[in-house]
Amino acid sequence: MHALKLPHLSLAEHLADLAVDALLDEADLSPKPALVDRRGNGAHSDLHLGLMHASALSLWPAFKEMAEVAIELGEVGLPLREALGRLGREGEQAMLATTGGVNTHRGAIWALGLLVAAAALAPESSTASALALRAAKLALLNDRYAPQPFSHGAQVAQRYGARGAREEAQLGFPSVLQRGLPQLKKSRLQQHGEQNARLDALLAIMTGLADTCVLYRAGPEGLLAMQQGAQAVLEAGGSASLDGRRQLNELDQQLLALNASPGGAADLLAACLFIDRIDGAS
Ligand SMILES: CC(C)(COP(=O)(O)OP(=O)(O)OC[C@H]1O[C@@H](n2cnc3c(N)ncnc32)[C@H](O)[C@@H]1O)[C@@H](O)C(=O)NCCC(=O)NCCS
Ligand SMILES: Nc1ncnc2c1ncn2[C@@H]1O[C@H](COP(=O)(O)OP(=O)(O)OP(=O)(O)O)[C@@H](O)[C@H]1O
Repeated sequence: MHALKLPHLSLAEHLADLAVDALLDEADLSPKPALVDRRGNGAHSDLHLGLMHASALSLWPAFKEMAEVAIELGEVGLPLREALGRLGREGEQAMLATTGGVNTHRGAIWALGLLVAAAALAPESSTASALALRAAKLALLNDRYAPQPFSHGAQVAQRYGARGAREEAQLGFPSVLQRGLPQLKKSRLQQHGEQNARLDALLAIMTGLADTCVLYRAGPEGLLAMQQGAQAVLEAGGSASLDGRRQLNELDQQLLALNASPGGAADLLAACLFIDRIDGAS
């Protein structure tokens, strides 16, 4: 696991770097349908790229501390789960202080926090599936101190039965392991460039995800438009092909018209890039 052994950085610092890098790469990736990117704000009136960058950087200490506590406690269990919950909530406060109260990375703190801890627990065992399994075990434990806010996700769970970010983690990130990562590797092999491979990975994640951001903003109609539109881009040859680009542009327009921003899929792309870097280095 040479990528996890850098002489001048502790393991925790290195993992925090990788998590923040994944968030910066996700934000910069363009053109993403209806999401903040280098072109603009997508379906978000309160977000912009500079804010996404500042938010990502503000999370570095939280990720580092999550890795440190995982190393210190050394095993999956309630003490680690509850320590991560506390650090995750502190990370959210740092994010909100940086953005002036805007939610830029809530789902990403959750997904990447679990994965950072999973990587720190056993750096010698960091294949994608080993990481996802440890993260899932952590996500299945019940944090007794977690507040029960009436979040968008909670409202969508009540209305449509979609359990969103929590369930995705508890199942071991199936959208990443079964869709995002395989597509990332497949598109890389076609040698159409890393940015296109990442866009294709995002689209693959979107094809099957119950994204509670989309459900909250645009209901089941928006979710179907996201899933089918993403599938259409991939079937047309992906984002590197002319036909695929046309379909991608159409998907962007359609999701913008529905105000349907796939924020959950974006968070999972960041998780996918993080896992890819660690798995690729082992
Ligand atoms: C589990 C979380 C995400 C709360 O989920 P909930 O659905 O109630 O909230 P909310 O709608 O505000 O946020 C959901 C976030 O998940 C993302 N998301 C949406 N759908 C999905 C999905 N299907 N899969 C993955 N992520 C998704 C969105 O981008 C959004 O940012 C999390 O914020 C939480 O419980 N935090 C408590 C602190 C904690 O325990 N942290 C642990 C750090 S390891
Ligand atoms: N590039 C990106 N652009 C926009 N959202 C992103 C991006 N990357 C990740 N996200 C995720 O999408 C979520 C934003 O979704 P959403 O707009 O539903 O948030 P909200 O603040 O809870 O809702 P609302 O904006 O409707 O009040 C963020 O929490 C973040 O985790």
